[in-house]
Amino acid sequence: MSKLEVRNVSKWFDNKLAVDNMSFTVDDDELFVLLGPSDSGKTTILRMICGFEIPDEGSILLNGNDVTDHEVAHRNIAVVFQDYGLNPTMTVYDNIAQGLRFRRLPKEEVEMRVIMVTEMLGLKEKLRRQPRNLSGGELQRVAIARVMVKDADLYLFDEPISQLDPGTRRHTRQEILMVQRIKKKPGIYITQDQYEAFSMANRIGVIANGRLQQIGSPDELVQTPANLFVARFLSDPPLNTIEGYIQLVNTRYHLRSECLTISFPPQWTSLLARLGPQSKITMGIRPSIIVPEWAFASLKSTPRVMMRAQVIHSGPLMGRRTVLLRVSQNIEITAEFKDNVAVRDGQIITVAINPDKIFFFHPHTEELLNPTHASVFSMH
Ligand SMILES: Nc1ncnc2c1ncn2[C@@H]1O[C@H](COP(=O)(O)OP(=O)(O)OP(=O)(O)O)[C@@H](O)[C@H]1O
Repeated sequence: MSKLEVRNVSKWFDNKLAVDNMSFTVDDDELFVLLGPSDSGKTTILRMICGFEIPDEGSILLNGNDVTDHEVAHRNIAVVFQDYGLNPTMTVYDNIAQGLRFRRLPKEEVEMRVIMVTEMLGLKEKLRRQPRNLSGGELQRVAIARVMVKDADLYLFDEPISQLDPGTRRHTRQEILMVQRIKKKPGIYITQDQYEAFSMANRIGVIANGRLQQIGSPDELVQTPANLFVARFLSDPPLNTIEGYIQLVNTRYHLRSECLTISFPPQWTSLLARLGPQSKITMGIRPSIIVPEWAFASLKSTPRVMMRAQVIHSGPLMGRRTVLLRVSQNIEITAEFKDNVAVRDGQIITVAINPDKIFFFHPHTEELLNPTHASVFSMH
């Protein structure tokens, strides 16, 4: 059994807090994806797990042993780096075998392992070549083979396929998953690409500004993002954000914005009362929850708020249609209609949104305010 535990780890570079009190665990057989934009601290946390950097605070445990201060060579960890990390003067075979020879494994075992892993990764014909005679995809597979040939306690992948073309990426992703399944050890995979994260992980940790914003399954992150950053980062086309102000009319709370008004059911009352009337709330509206008038039948009896909108521009997107809509003098939003019904620029349409699917964010912390029960508007 192998397990990685990262406990309250922080790291400063000069005055910059690159990793801020980060904690997570990765179990045997699990590929945990760290997903975040550039400069968010992903590589720094990985370098601390490997031993290339020492945390200023917190600890790192591998199989229950505290390895926080251990040298790189004393942690049995295998890493695939973004820049391949191959020796240009060695053949593919020697690059892959190097780590095993370093561990003084018998020659026959080295050969057997190299053959096995290169067969799996489709590299058997390239063993005598040097790295300069390989394509980007092949180089990346050699880097993966070099790591997979080892029996490590933990496997780390630092944006391993970011430099490959989309077709090769898909293929290489499958190979990494296949070998990870065979190894049955914990793995961490770093990426900036949410589609890559979603296609590989059971659990994803979203990271920004050195902080873990949320850990969850792809579904949890999409359905219940912890805050505005996560909702924005995972929305494609981009999340629409509209600001509104809380109003109390008789005993009922409403959120009024320039283009729509939401009347909240009683489940929201205590929360909105705490924030107070006139507090600003940001609404997050994913383009896919905006339904055009010709598809209202699909809403059946779900609750809805309606808006009049003018089509500014529309374009097809793989069987769907993205449409830029003006919904008030100052507000434009993007909708993604599931069907491909043609709309004209300038056309006036009515659209509906199920308020249960709107995200409401705290005015200061930007955390999600929605009650845990996803459908309070429908219950009302
Ligand atoms: N050795 C270092 N010295 C000074 N600052 C550093 C060092 N390593 C990282 N940083 C800073 O720490 C922050 C986090 O960097 P890190 O490389 O961990 O981000 P990242 O999320 O991996 O980014 P990318 O996806 O672009 O590789 C950045 O602002 C970076 O400039």
